[in-house]
Amino acid sequence: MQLKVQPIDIKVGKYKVVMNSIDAKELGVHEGDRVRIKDHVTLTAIVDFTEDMISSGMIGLYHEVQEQLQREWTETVEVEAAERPKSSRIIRKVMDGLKLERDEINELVRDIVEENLSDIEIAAFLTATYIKDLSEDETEWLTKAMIDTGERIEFSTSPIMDKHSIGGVPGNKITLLIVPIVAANGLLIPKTSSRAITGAGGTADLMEILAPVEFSAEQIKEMTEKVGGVIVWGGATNIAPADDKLIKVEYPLSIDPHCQLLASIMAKKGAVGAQKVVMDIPMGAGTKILDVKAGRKLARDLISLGERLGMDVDCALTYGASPIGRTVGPALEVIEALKVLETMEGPNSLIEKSVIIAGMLLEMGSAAPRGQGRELALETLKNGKALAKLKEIIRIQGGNPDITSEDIAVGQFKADITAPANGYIIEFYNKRIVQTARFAGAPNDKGAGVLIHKKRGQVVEKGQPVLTIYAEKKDKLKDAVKFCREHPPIFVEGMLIEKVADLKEM
Ligand SMILES: O=P(O)(O)OC[C@H]1O[C@H](OP(=O)(O)O)[C@H](O)[C@@H]1O
Ligand SMILES: O=c1cc[nH]c(=O)[nH]1
Repeated sequence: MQLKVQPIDIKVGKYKVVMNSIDAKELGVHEGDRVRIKDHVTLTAIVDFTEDMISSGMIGLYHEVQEQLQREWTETVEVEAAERPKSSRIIRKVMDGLKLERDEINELVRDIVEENLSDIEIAAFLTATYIKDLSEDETEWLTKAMIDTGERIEFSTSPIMDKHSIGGVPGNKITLLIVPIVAANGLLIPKTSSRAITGAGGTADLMEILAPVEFSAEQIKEMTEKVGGVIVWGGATNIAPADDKLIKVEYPLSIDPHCQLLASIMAKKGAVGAQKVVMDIPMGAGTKILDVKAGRKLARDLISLGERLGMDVDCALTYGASPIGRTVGPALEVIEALKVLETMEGPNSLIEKSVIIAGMLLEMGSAAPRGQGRELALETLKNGKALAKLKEIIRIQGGNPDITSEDIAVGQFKADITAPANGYIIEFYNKRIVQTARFAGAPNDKGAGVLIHKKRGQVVEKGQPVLTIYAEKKDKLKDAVKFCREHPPIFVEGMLIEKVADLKEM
């Protein structure tokens, strides 16, 4: 079928076209199917339908398709129905609980990177692995395929240090402290982070407030060699490019399947040439890891995958049943982290966790004798060397090194959530805190989030503020307050959980 081209200058992150439903019907394609566009270049794209945006006889080409055609199409292009990529059958195999061969995993990852799969197909793959995990071999192949489909950094010196958190605990801003502590002690740490996956602010979302986070692999190498460390967004580089494409689909589902978590983290470490790595595994109610047994199993899996990739991995099982520090959401978290660096004032949960993990890295990298890493990390915070190093990192990434915690703006709309009764806080629901911050606009609205005044175990009086919600938009603040009222994030002893009078209502 010959169709007249209508360019649509919108980036959708995939090869996509829009067809009028009359033409699509005639061609025999359904929404989400593929068509082959033939001009001086041939490419396959996923089809969306419209009744009115594109008239019959025309085809809308989104930005990526136009780029692929080098913006040099003739007035019309030849359009024909195309078969599904082989990897959609591979996904079906995963859904049926069957084992994959290495070649199949390579093909699947290649198709993810080349944008040949729709979000529905990627979601099906992720959901299938969430329900039934991939085997150890499959996870290793997935990780290696993710590394091999992107760029790699090779440093000429060693050791190359790295850390990563599996996430799942709100307010986990520790990377902003750990990277400068480690780099200030002469070690190299090229830290790539993802954006939020299940949370309200990933490390990349936080760092972006202080400096740009989008760099090429070459730039990451150069900056790390100059100042010892960086904190950048892995999704912007061509490092393990499949990772961010998978994370984008995980985010709305709020899932982080075990094998995918392993591959996502270890591919990022492998691709930057990390040799000695500490993994933070937050554990407890409301996190990704509910108990010590599951935490130890994940630690074993990370260590064993590390061995398969030639990496020395140590794991820290950390307390995650309550947020780290007292802030959740990008700007609030950056303020809290900077205050610790500037004055050493701040919550113990943040300082202690950061110096323990930084200390483990200092010992692994032989910058501190065994057993003395924590002390050296604490000293590096106290004597201002960590702050000075963070400023160097901010400067080299193109931010303003003179920025202070006072300069960072939070959302102008705010509301307090107060204690519903007198007593001790006996429950603090991580997931509801994250949801509240997300309703308020985090992580995209950097100033949105939650400031926590009272944590588990503390005494409150009825009417006393327990949380303050911040938002950049009034409507979002309303949504967050409504969510918080309907799903209280704290529980005070003696409170009624639910009244049940009629079995039919249950
Ligand atoms: O959104 P959830 O699932 O909580 O976790 C995702 C966060 O955890 C990791 O932290 P880091 O890069 O080690 O600091 C990721 O990179 C990301 O920032
Ligand atoms: O980077 C990360 C962190 C947690 N989980 C992932 O899948 N990737």
